[in-house]
Order: sequence, then C-alpha cells, then structure tokens
Amino acid sequence: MVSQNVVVSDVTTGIITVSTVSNSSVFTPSAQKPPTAPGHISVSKKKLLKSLEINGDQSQRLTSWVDSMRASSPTHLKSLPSLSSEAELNSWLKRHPSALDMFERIIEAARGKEIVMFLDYDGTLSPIVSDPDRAFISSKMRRTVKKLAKCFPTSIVTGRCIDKVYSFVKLAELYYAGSHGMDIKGPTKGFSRYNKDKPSVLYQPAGDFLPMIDEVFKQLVEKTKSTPGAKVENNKFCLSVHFRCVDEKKWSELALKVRSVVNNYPTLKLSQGRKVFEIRPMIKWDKGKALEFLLESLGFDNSSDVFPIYIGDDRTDEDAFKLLQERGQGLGLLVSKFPKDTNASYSLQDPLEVMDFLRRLVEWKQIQQ
Ligand SMILES: O=P(O)(O)OC[C@H]1O[C@H](O[C@H]2O[C@H](CO)[C@@H](O)[C@H](O)[C@H]2O)[C@H](O)[C@@H](O)[C@@H]1O
Repeated sequence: MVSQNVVVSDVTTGIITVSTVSNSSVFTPSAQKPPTAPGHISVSKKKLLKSLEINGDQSQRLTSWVDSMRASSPTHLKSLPSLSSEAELNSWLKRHPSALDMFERIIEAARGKEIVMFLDYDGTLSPIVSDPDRAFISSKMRRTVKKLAKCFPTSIVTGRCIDKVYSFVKLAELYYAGSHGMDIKGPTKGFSRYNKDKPSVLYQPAGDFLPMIDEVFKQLVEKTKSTPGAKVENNKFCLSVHFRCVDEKKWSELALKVRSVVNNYPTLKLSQGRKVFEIRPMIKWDKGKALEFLLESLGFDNSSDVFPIYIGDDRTDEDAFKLLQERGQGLGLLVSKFPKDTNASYSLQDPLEVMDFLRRLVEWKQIQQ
C-alpha cells in the first residue's frame, strides 16, 4: 500500500492539515476533507508550504509530538468530569493511594531507618503558573522545608538551574541538584550537619556541554521569537522552550522550529515536560542518577538503613521513582490530580498536600526525638 502526504486547507479556520494517507483513502474532489485522524497536524500555511518535503515518517513523528503536547496538559482533558474518568481515577488511586491516607504505613516502613528527602520544585513545592519566572514558593512552604531539613537531609532536584531555584527557595541548608540533576551542590559551608568538609559544588557531569548549550539557547531564542507566547529558558546545562502561553494552533509549528535547531546537535536530546520542550545533553545522567549520587555523598551508598522519599510531579521524576523501585528502598510519591503512568508508589494531589505530608513527617520526627 502506498502512503502519501495530503494537504488540505480548512476554509473556516484558515488552517492547513497534513495527513499521511494510503492510496485506498485518497480524496475525491467532492470529499475535500481528510478523515479526521486523531492527532492530525495543523500548521500555518506559510510554514507548511516551506516544509512540504515532510515525508511520511516525519509527519507521523510530528503527529505524535503534537499529541503528547496536548497530553502534557491533563487538566483540560478532565475539565468535564465523566463517569469513566471518575472510575479511572478511583482505580488509579487504588494502585497509588494518597500518601496522606497511608502516612502511618509509610512511617512504619521507615522506622529504624534514616529518612532522606528529595523534592522536585515546579508543581511539587510551587504550583504551576503560566510565567516560569513567577513560580514562587509560599512562605509557609519555605518554613516547612526549612523545618524538614532540620530533621532529615533534604535536596531539591529540579530541571531549573540552581541559581534560579535558589532565588525562589532561599534555603542555604539544602542540597540542590539543578539542570535535571546535572549540577549538584551541597549546602553552603557552615550549614551542613552531614558533609562538613565537602566543597559546595559536588558534581557537574555535563560541564563540556556549556558552550553548546549557550549556542543553542541563542538559536532557539532567535528561531522562536516570532511565535507569540513562546519562551526559552536557560537552565545552565539544559534548556526549556515553554509553550504554555502559545496558541494551540501554533504548537506544531513551534515543535518544527525547535526540532530544526536541535536536529543539528546530535549530542543533545529533546523531550517534553509539562507544556515545555526540554533540551539536554545526551549523557547517561538523570534525576535518578542524581539521587543515587546524593545518597552516596551523604554516606548511605551501601546502607540498608536508609529510607529515601522522592516527591515529584513530572516525567523526569520517573527516573528517580524507578531507581527507588529497583533499589527496593524508600518511596516515590507522585504529585498529580489525574491518573498517570508512574513508577511512584503513592500520590499527593498538589503542593498543598505536599506541604501537609512534609509537616506530618516533621511532627512525627519531633515526637521521636
Ligand atoms: O524539575 P522541575 O522542578 O519540575 O522543573 C521542570 C520545568 O519546570 C518549570 O516549568 C514548569 O513550571 C512552570 C512554572 O509553574 C510552568 O510555567 C511550565 O509550563 C512548566 O513546564 C521550568 O520553568 C522549566 O525550566 C523546568 O524544566
């Protein structure tokens, strides 16, 4: 069966649609609309005409990108509750119960072990907001994390660069693993109970990539400046291209622009987070590796007496959940209101529930002392 790209212009919306069809479904003039395949690609006419050499494979890949761009925003999928979504949620919650409901069971599993805390930032300690520069942590949450760090070694593990996340969190007593774990720093001297003699910078496995990341940052800024709402963020060892404020009709066009830059750098990989494209060095390092590195730095490498708890909300946190599962140690807690495929054991709905959970841990620890 022969496949070909078919281009159809929708007169009402002015949108051009590209679909890959087989010869058995080529349109007749009287049937000008293609069958609406799930995740069909829409791009602005001008851009599309320029990129008409798109072959079937590329078109398919773009289709799945746009599908997953939509999926990165589960809230709009669930804005109309239905019986099936409620049943789905209940069955998911049976598999990933609330960590608040399971609190007693969690501390029972941790009894006699040293709890070590790992916290993602966006969507975990601070609510998701449309402007990434204004994702502030509340002062209540800051106070809670401060108390937590007095009870347990505590790290922030984030896709952000350390300087940025530090400007939000402002707690010198924490460990920070920025750039998806590729930039690890210990507490400022004088603040650590655990690692007094270690230098502040602990590990930067992607140091050689800095010039390339800066170069790609400039190119992405240039390439995306004509897309209203797009924002490129320099996270030091990795980059983010935000599309939360971009009109959905422009998403595929933006995806093409980002791809056209990143394709010239085979040592970089492109992935998706919550309404964001993430570009980072293709090295075997992720939040899971960072967690392992931090446990080792804290002296818990071969210890069976450690109970790491990792709380996070997005796909990059899955590497850490998976690692804990493989080690058979501690727990992963996913922050989500909606069912998601996850390697985490338990769930929390939002940063407010995260704060509740952290407070209960602090209270429990204080009673023990
Ligand atoms: O590992 P994280 O701490 O979760 O960082 C992942 C990305 O978080 C930020 O973007 C997300 O939060 C923004 C603020 O709420 C929101 O506007 C955006 O849509 C989310 O994707 C951060 O800006 C990115 O650089 C991180 O990669």
